[in-house]
Amino acid sequence: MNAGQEVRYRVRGGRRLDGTVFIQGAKNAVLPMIGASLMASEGRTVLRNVPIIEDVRRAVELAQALGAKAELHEAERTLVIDASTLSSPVLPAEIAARFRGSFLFVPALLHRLGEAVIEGVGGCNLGSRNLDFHYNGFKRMGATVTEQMAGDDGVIHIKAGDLRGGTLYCDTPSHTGTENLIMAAALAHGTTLIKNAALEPEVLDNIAFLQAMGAKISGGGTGFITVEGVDGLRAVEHTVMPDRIDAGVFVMAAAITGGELNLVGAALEHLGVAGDKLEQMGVEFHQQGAVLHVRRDRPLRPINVITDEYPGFATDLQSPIMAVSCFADGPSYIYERIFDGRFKLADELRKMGADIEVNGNRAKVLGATPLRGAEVEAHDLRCGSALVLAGLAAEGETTITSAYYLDRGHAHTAERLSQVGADIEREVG
Ligand SMILES: CC(=O)N[C@H]1[C@@H](OP(=O)(O)OP(=O)(O)OC[C@H]2O[C@@H](n3ccc(=O)[nH]c3=O)[C@H](O)[C@@H]2O)O[C@H](CO)[C@@H](O)[C@@H]1O
Ligand SMILES: C=C(OP(=O)(O)O)C(=O)O
Repeated sequence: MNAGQEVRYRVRGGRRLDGTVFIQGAKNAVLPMIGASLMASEGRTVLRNVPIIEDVRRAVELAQALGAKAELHEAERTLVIDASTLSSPVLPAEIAARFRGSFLFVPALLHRLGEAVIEGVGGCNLGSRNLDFHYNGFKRMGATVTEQMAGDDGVIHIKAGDLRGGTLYCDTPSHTGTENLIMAAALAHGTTLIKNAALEPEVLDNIAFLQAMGAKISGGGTGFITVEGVDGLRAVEHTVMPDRIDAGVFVMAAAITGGELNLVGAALEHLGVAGDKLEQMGVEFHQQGAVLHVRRDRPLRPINVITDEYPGFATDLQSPIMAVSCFADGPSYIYERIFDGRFKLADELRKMGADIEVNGNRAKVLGATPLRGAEVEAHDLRCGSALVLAGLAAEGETTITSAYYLDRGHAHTAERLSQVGADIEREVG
């Protein structure tokens, strides 16, 4: 998918979804694993259950730009990486600025090449998204961080020297911040303690991957992580955990259409508070081993949502639940605590007839309003998935533009939804 190509989804609403959906591997688990695999100076890493999403394609391009050999076998959902040839410390803007996960390549560059040059970091534009916890942590481990201007853009140089362990912290439990500090500590001299570490399941999956590589990490899931530095890490094989946000969106697809779905690979416990809130709205869950059965056949009740770090209500499911709330019988209240720029969705839903009041980081959604199809724009990835959900339940045709964002994080969206009865297609160009 080339930069500049327009991606659109067309959805004709009103169909009840019924059937089986395969939940993809987790975007936010595979991206740090690709970064971690670059720390192995010999051998070939094999990652399985890799989601075939645009962020993974960008990560593969970025690994190749750094000199690694990376082959994505899309049909097999398998990625093979040989990082023995890693040679460039430069994260070039034209690739790195297209996804947030690019910053997860920094620890490998510091350990393998002694420096990282960051021309750009991307990801969804969700308001302020600082990286100070990462930079401060690298500095406390002995790195120097400097910024130079190149035209209008700043280029960040991080020089590692010999990284050494120490006591680090995140002011808030940052997801990628925790992953980057763990990776920086894994090959540093001595022991590192990371306080206020993130608890997300993807962070734990990444710890399991690093442990298999030979890293000495304890305390995952407690908020206090200890890492004893080792001399080297080996290339291993690992199966990426299922994507809880992808699962949450398909739960909501069943909820918004009054449907019934079997979600293969989804785990209710990974949804945290989002699962409880959806139950309160009227969704029924039955975890049947590794398949989550979900159904909604009663009117949707309104809901209060406060986003929080795991196991709180995931900010990445906040936009999707705003779309579902439009169909609930009464006012729903949403308080977004993690990102300050996630309510552009409200303007798009209003184009479809939604009644939403926004006040700073709080929104009131007055349901139930019948939505009608319109041309709407995906301002970010989760705005895109929310608009697909709205389109599934709206009357008439919804066209979602700028849908590259949706493809950043969800694989085969149109195919998977069509297989369970949705009327949806993807167009490029
Ligand atoms: C690739 C990846 O895994 N992306 C996920 C990750 O993003 P990401 O890791 O970028 O999100 P963080 O957990 O770091 O951000 C949480 C909050 O901390 C703030 N902050 C973070 C780092 C920092 O150095 N300084 C700082 O102030 C951010 O501005 C934000 O308000 O977690 C988010 C929150 O669950 C998810 O929405 C993203 O899908
Ligand atoms: C914000 C998101 O991702 P990223 O951090 O990769 O931009 C997201 O997945 O919604």
